Amino acid sequence: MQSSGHEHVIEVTDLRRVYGGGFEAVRGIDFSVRRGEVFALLGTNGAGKTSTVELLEGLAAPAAGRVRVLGHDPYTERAAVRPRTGVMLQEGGFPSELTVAETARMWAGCVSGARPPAEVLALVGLSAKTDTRVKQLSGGQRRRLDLALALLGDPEVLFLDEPSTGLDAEGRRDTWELVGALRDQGTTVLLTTHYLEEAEHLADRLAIMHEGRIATTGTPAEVTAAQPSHISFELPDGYFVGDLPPLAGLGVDDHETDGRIVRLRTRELQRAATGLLVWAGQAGVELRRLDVRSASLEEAFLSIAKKVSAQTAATTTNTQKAQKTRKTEKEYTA
Ligand SMILES: Nc1ncnc2c1ncn2[C@@H]1O[C@H](COP(=O)(O)OP(=O)(O)OP(=O)(O)O)[C@@H](O)[C@H]1O
Repeated sequence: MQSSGHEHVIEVTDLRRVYGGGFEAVRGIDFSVRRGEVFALLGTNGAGKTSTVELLEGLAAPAAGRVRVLGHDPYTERAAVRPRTGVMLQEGGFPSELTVAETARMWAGCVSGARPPAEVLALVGLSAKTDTRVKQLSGGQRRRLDLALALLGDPEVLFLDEPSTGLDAEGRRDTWELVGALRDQGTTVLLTTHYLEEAEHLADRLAIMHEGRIATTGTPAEVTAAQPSHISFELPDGYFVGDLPPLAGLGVDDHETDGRIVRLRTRELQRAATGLLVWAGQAGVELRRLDVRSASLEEAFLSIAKKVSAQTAATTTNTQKAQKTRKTEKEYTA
């Protein structure tokens, strides 16, 4: 492993996880995370994010493939990895009768070189709740406590499984700020999330998982680059779509109308928007309800989910056809 800023703190190669009943939840994935990066694992429900993160945390052994965290196997070399990592699980599961301060103190007792509990509680905005019993915390406050405990050991690598699920908008913003500050201090963060804007906001790089595989990976900009941008507006009174400048000439891929509303999809947003605005200016008309939107991660996500569902549907239809053919052959030969 290199010791430069490009050192790979997490390395995953052809990783597979198979559960007891033989179900393969992780089906051969590869990715790496550099020191100081925030890497987001996104995916549909049941895509295999938690199953993957648990392998990185050393909570289970892979069925096949290789995981290295800080150069070690997190499962067989747990003692070397665990003190340098912080883990925020989806379900903290703390004794509900203890107060926040007692929970943090108890946890600090299990962490070598722990930071003062009051310090991490302040970081996550729980200073006012130190004497509150865990069972009296709201869902969002519990997530904050989970995060505080993950920070007690001042980890080099932080695993956050859906860190802002259950948080209100302010709590989510606070968590983003905290994760951003940790990244600035050099902490490597791997997080799973269902909030695409969270990944867009926080992640240096990300991977979108679907059915145990990585469907796409890259920086948020790279992942969205392949997606079209959108422009919509209301046609000026007395004008029709045919009165607009030739759309293909503006780099518009396709368009649809909904009453007077026109929606355009383009991979050349600036050219299309400029062409339309110049036309409107010259015609002396206003493009009411004008909305110009660049491609978002949400679109990339939805298009992957849609593509894979279409493939699944096609496979199912082919299988059904094959079964029907086999049945017909059987009937014929019988
Ligand atoms: N202990 C288990 N035994 C058998 N199958 C499991 C087990 N845990 C998870 N699975 C299955 O593995 C697949 C991946 O689950 P996982 O929890 O990793 O997905 P996820 O991407 O984290 O989903 P979500 O976003 O819904 O939390 C799912 O189909 C799930 O039903």
